[in-house]
Amino acid sequence: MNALTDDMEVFFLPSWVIILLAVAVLTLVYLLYLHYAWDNRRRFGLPGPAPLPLFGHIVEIMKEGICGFDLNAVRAYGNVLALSSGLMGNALGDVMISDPDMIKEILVKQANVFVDRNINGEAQISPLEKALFAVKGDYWKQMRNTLTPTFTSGKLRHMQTMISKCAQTLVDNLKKKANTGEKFDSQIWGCYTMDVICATAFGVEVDSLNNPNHPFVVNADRFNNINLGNPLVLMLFLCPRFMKMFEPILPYVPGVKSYVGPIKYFSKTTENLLQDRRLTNDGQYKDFLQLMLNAHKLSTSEMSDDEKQDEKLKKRVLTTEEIAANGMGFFAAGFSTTKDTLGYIAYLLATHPQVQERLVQEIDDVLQDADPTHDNVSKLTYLEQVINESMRLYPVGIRLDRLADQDTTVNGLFIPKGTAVAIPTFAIHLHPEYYPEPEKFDPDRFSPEAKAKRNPYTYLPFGMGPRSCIGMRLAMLEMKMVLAKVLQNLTFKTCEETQIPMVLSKSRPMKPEKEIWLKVEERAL
Ligand code: HEM
Repeated sequence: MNALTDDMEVFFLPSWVIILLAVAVLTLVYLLYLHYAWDNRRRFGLPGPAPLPLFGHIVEIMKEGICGFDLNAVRAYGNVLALSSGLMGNALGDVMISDPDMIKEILVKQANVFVDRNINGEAQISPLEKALFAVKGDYWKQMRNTLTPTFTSGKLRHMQTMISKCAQTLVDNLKKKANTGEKFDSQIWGCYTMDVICATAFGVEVDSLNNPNHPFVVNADRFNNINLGNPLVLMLFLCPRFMKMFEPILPYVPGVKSYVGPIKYFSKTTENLLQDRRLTNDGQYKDFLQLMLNAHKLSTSEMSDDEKQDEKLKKRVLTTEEIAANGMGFFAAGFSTTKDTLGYIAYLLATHPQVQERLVQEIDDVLQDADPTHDNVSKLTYLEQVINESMRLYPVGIRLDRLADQDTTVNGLFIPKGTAVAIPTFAIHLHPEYYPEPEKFDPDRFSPEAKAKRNPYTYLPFGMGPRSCIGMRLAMLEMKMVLAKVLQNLTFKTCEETQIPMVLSKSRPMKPEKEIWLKVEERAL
């Protein structure tokens, strides 16, 4: 009997060890179950890259960058595939769709089902949570209705003088560089874009080229240089819920404070400007802030009693917080997008002198030394082709995304409510089926004849449908006016520091690995 007991003790461990082992086994089983449950390949019956337990595709993304990851995924698994984000819920999207007919269905035909972006509305840093980009459902529809009239051709025509002045400052500066042979990097486009956005959105003249230490310039630069190679920043970027949770301490966290600080700075500045306008409004301003403020005023003092009863009008009111959010939102959505696109266009022109020559010829023929304006730049068709082809190769909005607000079926694929759909713009733009020799810069891909032969849903730099970029016309006007003005005077050239071919960064989405350096030469007139 004793011998038997001794033998059993060899096999039986102390009870605390047994409990620990049981907990470990149960945890493992639970994690395996989660891994199984979270694997969207099984859920949707679609092919896709194998996710890591808990971490989904995060390691591949850190290695290849989001652009590289999307490109490889589409090449390996085709036009409709499943993604799994593990612990991060659906941050990377549940399904990724690059089939043009399905994209049309999602962005346009079923736009009412796919209204929202895949951002958790209440989980973003204040006040951006109330900006058009982030808001959801009916709230978004009403806000978009209110803001759409601020971007009409008529309103933009009012802004052309401000834009022209900013373009002239840039040209004067570039002329000096041409005379001294000084090289410049793409930050110069940031100065122009900054001046335009400050003037058109806030009515503030910054002249960032000559005032590089202006707080607007310093904060914009910080905001524009988010380092997604920093795992903390990447986590906050992919899981905005954590941002909300830790918002009070974020300004003190190294690496993250450079992202949060500028948001706070711009929202405070917008609020202060609004305050001043309310006190001294004499109708002199024609900027977005004023246009939003007018919509705001309409709801209160200028409304008749009947109007005050109208639910629709009441809902169109923008609160001070919403105006501040959208002032900051226009800045966030319109600054680095336009700046980076201009940087890529200048690089492509410098590295393709025959395209630049043809463009200069068009500008000379059509404008005949006239100053670029809202109306005459619309006649520069080759310029539009050059911009379009540049945005095909370097779409700064690398992906579009939508959430399904209800169960639906898209071209035979059942998409349950809550599914996050990712549309990989960058990978679509480099798809050889739509764009043969996709890496080649060829603006003739956007001639009217070539465009007519292509499915329009293979080109998405500004998105598509009711939730597409509200600032598209402003961005195009801003880019056309400055490029026409620069090329009336100067020619872009490469220099020793120009990286050819350009390599894209893996840690900063759609940014060059090395800064783009160029020089300019004055045209012999
Ligand atoms: C070259 C410059 C620009 C590019 C490439 C660009 C690209 C985009 C893209 C891809 C989207 C998402 C569209 C979608 O989901 O279907 C977007 C949305 C948006 N953009 Fe732009 N954008 C640019 C300039 C601007 C400017 C100058 C402004 C404002 C002043 C602006 C304001 C916005 C806003 C507010 C949204 C959100 C619209 C909504 O949710 O209703 N963008 N942009």
